[in-house]
Amino acid sequence: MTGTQMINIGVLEVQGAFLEHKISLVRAARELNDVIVNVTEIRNPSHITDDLHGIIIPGGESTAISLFLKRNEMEEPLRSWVKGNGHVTWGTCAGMILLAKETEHQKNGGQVSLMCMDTIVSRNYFGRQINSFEADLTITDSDLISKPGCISDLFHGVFIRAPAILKTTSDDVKVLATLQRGDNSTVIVAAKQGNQLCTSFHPELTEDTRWHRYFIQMVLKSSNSINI
Ligand SMILES: NC(=O)CC[C@H](N)C(=O)O
Repeated sequence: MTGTQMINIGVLEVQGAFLEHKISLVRAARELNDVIVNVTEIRNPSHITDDLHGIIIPGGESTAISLFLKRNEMEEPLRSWVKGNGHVTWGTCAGMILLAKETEHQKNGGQVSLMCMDTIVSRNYFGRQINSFEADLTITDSDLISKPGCISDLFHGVFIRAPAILKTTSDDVKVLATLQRGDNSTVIVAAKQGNQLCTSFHPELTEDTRWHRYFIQMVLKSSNSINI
C-alpha cells in the first residue's frame, strides 16, 4: 500500500456515542499515518451506502436500537450491507448482541439479529445490579497488544450493562480478549470473524485507541479504500 488512504466510516447514531467514536477514529488514524478517516452518522436507510468502507454499531440498549432499525426500515439494508463484500463492521456492546447469531435473555419479541457472527451472546451477562464497572481485560491477539508508547496485553475496559460471549460456534471466530471472573473462570469479551469485530466493552470511552486502530486496519485490509 502506498500513499495516503482515505476511508469512510459510518456510525449508527441512535442513542449517542457518535462523537466518541469519531474522536477515537480520528486519533487512531492520525497515529497510523497516511490514513484519513471520514466519519458520518447513519440515521436512515439512505445513509447506508456502498461508499462506506466500515460501519460501527455502538452500544446503547439493543431493544431500542432494534426498534429504531425496524421503524426506519433499516434492518434489511443494514443486514445486506454488513454481509456485502469487503464491508467491515464493528459492534460494541449492544452492537455485539446485534451481530450475534444467537442471543440469550431476549426481551419482548427480541433483538434484531444481523446473523453475522457464530457466537452465542448473553445480554446483561454481568447482571443488572452491577450495571457498569471498569476492569482490565486480557488481550489475546498479538496485533492488538502494542502501539507506540504502549505495549501491554491488558486493556482497561469500560463495561456498561455489558453482554459477553458464552460460546463460539465456529472455528472461524477468533477470540481477541477475555475477562477474568471472580471465580477464576474467564469469559470472552471481544472476538473477530472475517470482517466482523465485536467488543462487550466501550473503547470509545477510553484514551487507548488500540481497538479503533485495529478496526481501521481491518478496513484497510479488506476494502478498496480511496487512494489520494
Ligand atoms: N452498553 C450497552 O450497549 C448495553 C447493552 C444492553 N445490555 C442491551 O441489552 O442492549
